[in-house]
Amino acid sequence: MRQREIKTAQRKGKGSSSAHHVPKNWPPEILYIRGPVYSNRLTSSELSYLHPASSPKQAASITPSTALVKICPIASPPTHPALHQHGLFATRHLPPGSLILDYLGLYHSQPSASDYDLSLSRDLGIGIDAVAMGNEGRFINDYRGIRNGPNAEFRERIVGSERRMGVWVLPVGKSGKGKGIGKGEEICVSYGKGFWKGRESEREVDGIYEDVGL
Ligand SMILES: C[S@@+](CC[C@H](N)C(=O)[O-])C[C@H]1O[C@@H](n2cnc3c(N)ncnc32)[C@H](O)[C@@H]1O
Repeated sequence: MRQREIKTAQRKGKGSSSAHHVPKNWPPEILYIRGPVYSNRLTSSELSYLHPASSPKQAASITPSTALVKICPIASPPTHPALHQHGLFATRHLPPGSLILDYLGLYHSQPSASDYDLSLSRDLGIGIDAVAMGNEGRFINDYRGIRNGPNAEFRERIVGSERRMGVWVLPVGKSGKGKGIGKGEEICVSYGKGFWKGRESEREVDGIYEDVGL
């Protein structure tokens, strides 16, 4: 099923190809996409939720630029919980409350155990899974073990008639204390306690107790 969706995304020009620029350190086995890809199993009511009627007030006038971020392998400090994986870093100072990029992937409503599946609607069970296709957003780590608190957050936005999940710098007043994200700083969100609790119980069922790095 996912293979067919990847092929469809490639045909529609949303996927990577040698003619398109793919960011540095992008894994070759993952499809790089520039817009949402919709699972062909989504129902018409789920699709209507994902395409709300646009209104001039709602329509986002800001287009994020992927030049704001870079994907980096994590080689230090040795205590970094995602050591030897990748993370997403700011290439310049990002002001408080500003949009960084959208989290892209496959919009779906199937159960998923993917580590790259971000919930868009809990009520409808719709998620954005970036395990097989996505953009730089899939490299954003959870702040735990990296810094005292998150410096970014996921927040929905409407782009034209598309419902998307934006990644925003924490605004003034939240735990970022209004400073924004400095050049070279790792961009971290909170995945929520549920993400880590879920993984904890999976390991207990397997009878395996690993390090924090999953
Ligand atoms: C959405 S991915 C983030 C990108 C990932 N580091 C990579 O290189 O593909 C989520 C996975 O990253 C790792 N991760 C992210 N934040 C972490 C943290 N604070 N502590 C431990 N592992 C983390 C876990 O393996 C998690 O399942």
